[in-house]
Amino acid sequence: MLETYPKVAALAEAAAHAVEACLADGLKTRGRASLVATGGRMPGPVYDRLREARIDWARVVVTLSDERSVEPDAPESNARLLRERLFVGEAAKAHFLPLTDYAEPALKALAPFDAVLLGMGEDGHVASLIPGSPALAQGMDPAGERMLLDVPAGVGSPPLARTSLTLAALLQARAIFLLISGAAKREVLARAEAGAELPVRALLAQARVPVRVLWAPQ
Ligand SMILES: O=C1O[C@H](COP(=O)(O)O)[C@@H](O)[C@H](O)[C@H]1O
Repeated sequence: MLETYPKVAALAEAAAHAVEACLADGLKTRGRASLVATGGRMPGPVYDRLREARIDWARVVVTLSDERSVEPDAPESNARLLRERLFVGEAAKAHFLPLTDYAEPALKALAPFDAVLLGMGEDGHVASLIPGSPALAQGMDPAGERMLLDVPAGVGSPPLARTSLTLAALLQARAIFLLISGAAKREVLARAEAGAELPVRALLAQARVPVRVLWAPQ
């Protein structure tokens, strides 16, 4: 299941190409497309490439796997990452659905998502489904009805309050791409594959949605 790339640049190229194909398929088949983007350090180079995709961005809706509770211009803001790296040029025509308290009905209407991009922390978290959080059990219910989860401050890096898509929401997807770099995260992934009860395991152990795991050493 693990796809190994020599460098993050090659991984980003492959991921951008694959997501573009998912969006193009959504546009062709359903007349609209949706992307769950993500934050952290990995996806920036993917967005740099994806924004060059020759698709009708005006019919694409982009939302986030999770957001930190910070001002929109704060360096920790995942929306800021999208503004700076994805919504540039033609891709600025895409519609952005921020993870506000009011996003739940719009997310339900948007699902299933054509593509979901995720990173993974060294604690095995995906989106903001973070080990040690009092909200984790609620967020990890695969049959849960809620798309959005409030995650109180105190866990994660940075340990800010967050809003996350739930596991049930993430699994309402046609394709999931998990982007990982470095030896430490590869080790975490191996532990999850071997049965460790980490949030990322819920993606690896299910068969409902195809998951591609893309890894590069750095
Ligand atoms: O806090 C977060 O972390 C994960 C992983 O980020 P990374 O910097 O360790 O690659 C990210 O996917 C998530 O969106 C973000 O809010």
